[in-house]
Amino acid sequence: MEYVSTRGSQGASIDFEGATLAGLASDGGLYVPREWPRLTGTEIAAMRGLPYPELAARVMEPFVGDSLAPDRLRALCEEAYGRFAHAAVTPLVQLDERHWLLELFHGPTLAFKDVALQLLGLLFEEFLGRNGGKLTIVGATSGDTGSAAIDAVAGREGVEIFMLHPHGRISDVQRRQMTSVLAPNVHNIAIDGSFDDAQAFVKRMFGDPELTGRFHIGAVNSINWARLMAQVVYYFAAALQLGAPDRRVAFSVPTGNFGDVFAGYVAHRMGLPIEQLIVATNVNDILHRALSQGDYSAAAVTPTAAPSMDIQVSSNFERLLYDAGGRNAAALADQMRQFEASKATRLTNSQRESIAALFTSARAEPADMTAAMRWAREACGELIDPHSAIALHAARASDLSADVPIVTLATAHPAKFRDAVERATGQRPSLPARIGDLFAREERYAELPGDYAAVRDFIAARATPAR
Ligand SMILES: Cc1ncc(COP(=O)(O)O)c(C=O)c1O
Ligand SMILES: N[C@@H](CCOP(=O)(O)O)C(=O)O
Repeated sequence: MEYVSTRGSQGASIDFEGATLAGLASDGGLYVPREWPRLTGTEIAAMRGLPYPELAARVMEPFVGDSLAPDRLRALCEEAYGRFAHAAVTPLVQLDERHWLLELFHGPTLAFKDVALQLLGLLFEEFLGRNGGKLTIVGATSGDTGSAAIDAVAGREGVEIFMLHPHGRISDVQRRQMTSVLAPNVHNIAIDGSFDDAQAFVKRMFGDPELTGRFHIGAVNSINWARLMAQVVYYFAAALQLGAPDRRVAFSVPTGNFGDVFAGYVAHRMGLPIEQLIVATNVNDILHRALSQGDYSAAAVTPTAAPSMDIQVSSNFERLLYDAGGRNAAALADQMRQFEASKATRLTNSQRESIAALFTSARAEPADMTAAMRWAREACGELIDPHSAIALHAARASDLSADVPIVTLATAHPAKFRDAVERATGQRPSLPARIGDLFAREERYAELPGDYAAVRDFIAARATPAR
């Protein structure tokens, strides 16, 4: 499989191993497969009932291509998903006649990020083992990617990680899950700013010769294609259980950086019969405005009880705009330059039409989120986290025909957001045993101003040169 950059006017391509280790393309674009692999209905039907690691290997094989032998990919999937606390890895729970919850939080750090990052940690080790050298990972987190990435690479040979989070804007559990990992290859940085600021710094580092000249910079955010690839699998897992490919299924996805829902789009492009993808946002609703009105313009970020979705500049939307615009890299590069300069652009009519064929969107107010948490608790006996509640609200507000099952992606364990869950439901979720002592652990992190040079210099002074 060949990968091209969304902004790559020369059409140069690299393979899966290259895309995984590069993270972001040098022209600032994101890597996408040159074409979407297609599965037939018979091939999809043959995946019914497979154990999750086997399903994962089958779905990902076309994307991995020659970079890994099929048996090796299977072995890595076994290892990655063997660390999950549920035998089904991503179990599907029925809420009522038409609503289902896809629980994506049974991994080591209790959020959906583990599904991809447990595998990505192993892929880094595999590929670096072939080539030697050191990978310096730079990442930005609004709370969940950070701990999942740190768990996946802490103590691993050949990799070090610098993770930026917005100071004071993530939950205490989220922060401690990162800052209490004291392995020498882990560096946490709290910056004075928003997640968007942190993500902009990270993207800038990939084009900064002060760093790229000395270090091999890598990515764990969903700008890295391998992250999305691994997330495609659970759309297949859920839809197959509900009758795919003979029955169409809809998904409601709590959305921030557009990675999770883009993985659903990839599943659809591969041939999984998805009726609709519902993009659910909180009041930081740039994606809702873009999808409903064509207005992709960033406003100031409002802190909410769903902090992981307090995002305005949504990395993976670029991948969708690229595909929806007919894969015209030069036009997309202009559109993204305009957005980067003015924080605003409009979708073209053809982008809007193409996107509307599969996607819809909804914005949840704080009261909607609370009501959804209460309904899940009182009507279905399920405690859900604020992010999942936003998507459940959108699912329940959907006007889809009643015979289409709607799967809400439950992206985080309620214990990560205990205060918000308790405020909404009166019940305080307890920390799972594996992090039961979290509040007794020592924390370590640096505090830096929201200044690119300060962050870059901090990293340059501590990172290990590529060779
Ligand atoms: C718990 C949770 N839900 C939803 C999201 C949004 O997912 P995405 O950024 O892939 O749109 C995030 C952050 O990414 C998250 O941490
Ligand atoms: N919500 C995320 C933000 C980063 O998203 P990513 O999927 O691009 O890594 C977080 O929890 O950090």
